[in-house]
Amino acid sequence: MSARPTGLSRRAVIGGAGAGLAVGAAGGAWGGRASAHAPTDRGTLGAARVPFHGPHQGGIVEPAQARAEWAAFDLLASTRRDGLAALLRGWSAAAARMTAGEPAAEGENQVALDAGPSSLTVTFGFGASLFDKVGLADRRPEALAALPAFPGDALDPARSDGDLWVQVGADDALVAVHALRVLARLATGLAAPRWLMSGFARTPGATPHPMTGRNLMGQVDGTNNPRPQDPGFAATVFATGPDWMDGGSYAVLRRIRMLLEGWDTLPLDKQERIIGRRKSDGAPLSGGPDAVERTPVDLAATDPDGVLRIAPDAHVRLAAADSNGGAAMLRRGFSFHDGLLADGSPDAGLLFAAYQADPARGFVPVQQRLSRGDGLSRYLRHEASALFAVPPGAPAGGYVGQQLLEG
Ligand SMILES: C=CC1=C(C)c2cc3[nH]c(cc4nc(cc5[nH]c(cc1n2)c(C)c5CCC(=O)O)C(CCC(=O)O)=C4C)c(C)c3C=C
Ligand SMILES: [Fe+2]
Repeated sequence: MSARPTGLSRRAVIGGAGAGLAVGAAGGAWGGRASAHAPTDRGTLGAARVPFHGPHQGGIVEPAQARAEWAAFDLLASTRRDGLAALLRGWSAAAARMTAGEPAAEGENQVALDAGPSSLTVTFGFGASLFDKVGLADRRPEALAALPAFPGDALDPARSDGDLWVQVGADDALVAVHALRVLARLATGLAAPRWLMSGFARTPGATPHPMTGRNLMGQVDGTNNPRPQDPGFAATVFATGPDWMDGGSYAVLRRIRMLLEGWDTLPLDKQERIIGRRKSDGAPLSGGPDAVERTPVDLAATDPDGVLRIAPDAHVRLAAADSNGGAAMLRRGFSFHDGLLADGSPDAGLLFAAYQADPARGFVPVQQRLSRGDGLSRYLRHEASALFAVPPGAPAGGYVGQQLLEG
């Protein structure tokens, strides 16, 4: 990877400490990077940099990059707490270098040569199974309690859970895959890969102006995400305890296959009714023809016949915080497209990720409601699941998880 100097800080990349960041988190794959990228400025795209060090890990509030790699690892039986600390120290140092656009190490294989860091982020998470293995069972947070089984789950254990999670995101696929390869090599002798998933989102510059991204069903997805300027954003997304998780978050991951062949044959009005928003621009159906994407959702709105404009089983009704005792989360998913299943249908869908201060006040109640009555569920299969504690960011010279392992 080139050591291209860049003057772009996290502030520049995401368009301003306050307002820009807010647009970014709310704007799906595009977000506030618009202020740093002219749509056709490929050089700027590659040069954009997200610092590794800070109060929170990267890859949570930043807009979803064009390419993501998720990998879970299990510790080898021989790895003790000092081995885990060495792994996290090595991972953090390599991630800091790569996110700055520097070669990961001597003997770099140069896969990502010529590109800048391309908004590379690396995020590390700890699964519930990690703590017993390194003698830290008494420091496992209550928020890491196993997720309940949900009606309709069809989970594959081989593609679920894991001791450690690595999320890599970048706006260049070579940069992302290379970074994951570097991290996987550093795990040799300490941890073994358990599963790997690749995802994608819209490439910055692909649309004529910044827009919320779309998923593989064609819907505008990400509109009603919490935004950093919203009151209570930090309380929704970031944990305050235990001590070593102060400033961290909990990531719920679900590999959700879409039954696209059935979905694609549904008439447009049925597709829109199932979500509760217009497909063309994401405007809520409660708002009438003049509504736009950001028009607030009115769950009580009725048509002249007294029929609810947003159907009783519409996805946005059942997922809304108001329908779930205030439960909320920051969604930051990626599409996947992994070839064909045995019956010829696409193995495609959403790598769903939700970040929250506590899954019991975020994902769990919402998914409990969705799995029992959501019209969209008929077109989805939840095939893999994981929950990881994502510790706070590391200070310069430190490593992610240091407070847990050395505190
Ligand atoms: C348990 C949490 C959720 C799962 C699982 C989930 C899956 C899922 N969602 C879509 C498409 C859309 N979701 C939208 C909104 C939305 N979804 C959730 C939660 C889960 N979704 C929430 C909390 C919300 C916001 C609700 C609100 O307050 O209005 C939308 C609308 C646009 C938006 O706001 O993002 C779409 C479209 C798919 C395709 C999917 C599984 C594959
Ligand atoms: Fe949703």
